[in-house]
Amino acid sequence: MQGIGPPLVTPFTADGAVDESALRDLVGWVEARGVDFLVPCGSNSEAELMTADERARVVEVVADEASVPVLAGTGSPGFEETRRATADAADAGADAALVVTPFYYSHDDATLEAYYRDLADEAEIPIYLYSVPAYTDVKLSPAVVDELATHPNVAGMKDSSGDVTTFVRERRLTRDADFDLLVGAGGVLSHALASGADGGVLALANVAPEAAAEIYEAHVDGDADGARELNETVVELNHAVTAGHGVPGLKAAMRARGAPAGHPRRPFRPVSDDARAELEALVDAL
Ligand SMILES: O=C(O)C(=O)C[C@H](O)C(=O)O
Repeated sequence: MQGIGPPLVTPFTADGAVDESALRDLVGWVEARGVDFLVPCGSNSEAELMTADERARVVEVVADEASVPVLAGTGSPGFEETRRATADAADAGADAALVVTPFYYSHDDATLEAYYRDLADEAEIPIYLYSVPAYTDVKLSPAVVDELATHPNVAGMKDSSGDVTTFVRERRLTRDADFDLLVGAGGVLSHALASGADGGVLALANVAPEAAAEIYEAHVDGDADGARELNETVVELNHAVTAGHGVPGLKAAMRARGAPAGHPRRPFRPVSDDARAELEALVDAL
């Protein structure tokens, strides 16, 4: 997985059902705007608010509709649920599985390494590690990443810590492995690319896929200053749709662009009128 991949939002109807028609339309909407791969059931997909059957169906619909590779989110706090979701994703046609660090209970490095090693040993599709401390309170250590990077079925990692130092340490340790290192923080995309990232899984790429793709292309073309300047133009929008207003804000911003984002699912609530006005102004400035 290289380039830009949105953790694709899951459109829900006003009464909270998965809107499969809107999901299919959304695949086309982001693909037409330059994304390189898709990540159904990522964090911004509200995967934790869906049942296992709903997640499997979402992956199936996206894999059926997509014309780019699919990296399906399959992680849960427990090994059995993750094992089953990863098998379901493989059956549904996903190209690889993005597995969030086990959370809820705390685990030491040896336990985290064994968890991923056991999963990678039996998974039918390649595994990507996923470190997102803001949601899980779990930081995957560079030492564990280093141990797992040489496993033949561990294909990469998404680092959503937003910590550039950790990112640089991970890149140094995995540079000689066949290992895709993806950044999960749109505010530092150009910096991560300059530090050796192979791409990004970005909430921002749901609402501004063109901008994220342009940053990546500027990097590929060797225009580091251009990538940095482009990144600065979307840093406030990125903040607003992540730390600022979360998934409800992301979907409101997407709707402001005419994207079939649908509604957030409970317990999320729609953004306030003031927040919507703020988001619409940021979208208008794109
Ligand atoms: O939603 C996800 O999954 C992400 O990786 C989002 C990413 O962490 C970001 O903040 O854009």
